[in-house]
Amino acid sequence: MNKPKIYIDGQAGTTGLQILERLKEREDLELILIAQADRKDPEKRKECFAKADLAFLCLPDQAAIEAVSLAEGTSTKIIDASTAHRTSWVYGFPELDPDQRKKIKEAKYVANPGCHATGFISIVHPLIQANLIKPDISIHAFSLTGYSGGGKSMIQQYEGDQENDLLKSPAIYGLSMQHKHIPEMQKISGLSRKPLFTPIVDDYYNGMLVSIQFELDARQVFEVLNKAYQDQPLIEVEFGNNSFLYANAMRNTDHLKLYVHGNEEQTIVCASFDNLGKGACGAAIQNMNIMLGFEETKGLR
Ligand SMILES: NC(=O)C1=CN([C@@H]2O[C@H](COP(=O)(O)OP(=O)(O)OC[C@H]3O[C@@H](n4cnc5c(N)ncnc54)[C@H](OP(=O)(O)O)[C@@H]3O)[C@@H](O)[C@H]2O)C=CC1
Ligand SMILES: CC(=O)N[C@@H](CCC(=O)OP(=O)(O)O)C(=O)O
Repeated sequence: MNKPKIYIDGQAGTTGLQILERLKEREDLELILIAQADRKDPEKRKECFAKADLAFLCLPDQAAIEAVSLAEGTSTKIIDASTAHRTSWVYGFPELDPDQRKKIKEAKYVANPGCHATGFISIVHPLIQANLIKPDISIHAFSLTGYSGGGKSMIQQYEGDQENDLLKSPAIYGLSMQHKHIPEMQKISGLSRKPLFTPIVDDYYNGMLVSIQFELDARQVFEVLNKAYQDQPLIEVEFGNNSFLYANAMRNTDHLKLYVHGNEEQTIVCASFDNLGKGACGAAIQNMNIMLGFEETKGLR
């Protein structure tokens, strides 16, 4: 049987490089490599797209939109890691609904979820589906992330400027209240109201913790989430009694762990995972496996 041919547009970037390194270990795929000097040459990239059965876009939003036009007229399937198509293409979160895997399998175009959005949706969507919260609820989420979430430029900033004490403390951003993940958080979760969202970046490489508080019975929240994910190989739910949750606890894995803490009146739910794992590369490989008919968790860790 011919091995599926895979092209990664943006293979020198943070997300693209990690997908490339991980797929190099797979003997059931053939990788299409592009010379470093040609990586922004539209003609060379077009040739790569034409040869590929499936391509990953690991590019800034505008470049991802342009890349789709380079692949036009081909039968190449595309997984876009950028924000550009997340509210228009099939959403690449297989655990979302019972029919989401089928949608991903049959799609030509799949949008890989945003990292913060992955944690947010994994908590809010099942609670709305179970009618535990209403779609018009006002939700405030905050999310801690490592600096690799900001790609090459942020990595350079944190690793290049060791003298800057400000970078050694957590920083709130998204202060315009228009973080780029808010539209997908709202649409995919099924909220009629825009959520409030506070992202926080800190001085560590990878790992994240998305947290949301509710005035609900913690046991009831746990039961709903546990039921929603009981058959999902990459998502676990725990009723916790931890004193601390560390934002990099799930680094270098492709799993997502939901912790429910609280009492009869108040609940905090935290989604712990790797921004580059289930938040990006791991999810992208999971989607690729589904789209190409491989075992879903092949090559995941
Ligand atoms: N980092 C993360 O945790 C996550 C990132 N994402 C998304 O994945 C995408 C890639 O992010 P990330 O890997 O972090 O970003 P990086 O900045 O690390 O990498 C982007 C890559 O795209 C290349 N590039 C930029 N413009 C073009 C162009 N016009 N044509 C071809 N190549 C181009 C860059 O080239 P050059 O080498 O010259 O800089 C770079 O290699 C983004 O949309 C990001 O939002 C999604 C989830 C998580
Ligand atoms: C630290 C940092 O800047 N993180 C990025 C998110 C990275 C990511 O997942 O965003 P996309 O998938 O949408 O590209 C941010 O908050 O904008």
